[in-house]
Amino acid sequence: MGIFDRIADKGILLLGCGKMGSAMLEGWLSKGLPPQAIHVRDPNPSDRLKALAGQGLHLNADLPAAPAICLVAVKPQMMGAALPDVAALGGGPTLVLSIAAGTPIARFEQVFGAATPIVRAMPNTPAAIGRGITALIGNDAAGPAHLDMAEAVLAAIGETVRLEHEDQIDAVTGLSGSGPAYVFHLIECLAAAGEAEGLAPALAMRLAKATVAGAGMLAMEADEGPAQLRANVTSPNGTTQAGLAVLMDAENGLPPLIRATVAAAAGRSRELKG
Ligand SMILES: NC(=O)C1=CN([C@@H]2O[C@H](COP(=O)(O)OP(=O)(O)OC[C@H]3O[C@@H](n4cnc5c(N)ncnc54)[C@H](O)[C@@H]3O)[C@@H](O)[C@H]2O)C=CC1
Ligand SMILES: O=C(O)[C@@H]1CCC=N1
Repeated sequence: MGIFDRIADKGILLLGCGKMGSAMLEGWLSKGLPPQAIHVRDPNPSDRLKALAGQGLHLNADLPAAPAICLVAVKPQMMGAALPDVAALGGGPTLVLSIAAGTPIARFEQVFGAATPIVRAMPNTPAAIGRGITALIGNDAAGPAHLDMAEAVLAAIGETVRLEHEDQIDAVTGLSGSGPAYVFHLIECLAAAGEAEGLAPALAMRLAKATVAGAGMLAMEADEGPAQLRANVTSPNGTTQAGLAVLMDAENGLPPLIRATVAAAAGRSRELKG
């Protein structure tokens, strides 16, 4: 029996179905998981969730006895209110899988017990189009089969990567968890700069989006690394060289700015541990 068949058989409980929860839910449905196997708890269900409830999804219903997975996708600040509702799943076969920023495995062990298999993961919002990347790490009770199961449900929204230490997840959060926001801001900045150089807003935005998307796809697909791809754009004494002299300035350019950006986000992830 495949992992998704087992999940279909035992069911999966999604605690919190906002931006990330709904991206995962759509990923599972597209992989063929039937709505009947999915239990969702969320005090503010979307119209889409209500429609799925009409097709058999269990919405704010009784706690399933022993689902294969309880996926925690509420905000870290909501954990205290949300976890008591599902604490009864601890100590059984259910794998607790959290995508919450900052909230450590130890917090879940307090609620569910240290014998409960727990996996902590950090996805990102390109999950909404199946192009996310999620890093994951398990507790001592999470064996290879639990990690495989966590990876299978997370693979429905993109790539997965396993970590060796839980501490790494703060850096992951600062880089890829929050990273899409940095790239979206880069698009905004490029478009604004194009406007400042005289382009109409719609044209500047179209050029900025296509440039970031195209460069991202090229970086993923090319055999050459980003440094060589950058060199390929840069003609000696040409336009790119003039631009990069500003962008790559060691004191005032992008390197120290990105370093400080990722450090601030990773630092906030460490703070959220409380
Ligand atoms: N948005 C992002 O880029 C990423 C978010 N995360 C993490 O994912 C988690 C969810 O984030 P988002 O989806 O962005 O937040 P969101 O605010 O879109 O969704 C949270 C959902 O939880 C529901 N909720 C509130 N109290 C609840 C309760 N007691 N029981 C059940 N559901 C409850 C809300 O109604 C809402 O639908 C957070 O812990 C966040 O740290 C992780 C990676 C990326
Ligand atoms: O901003 C946050 O706290 C969440 C975690 C990573 C992305 N969004």
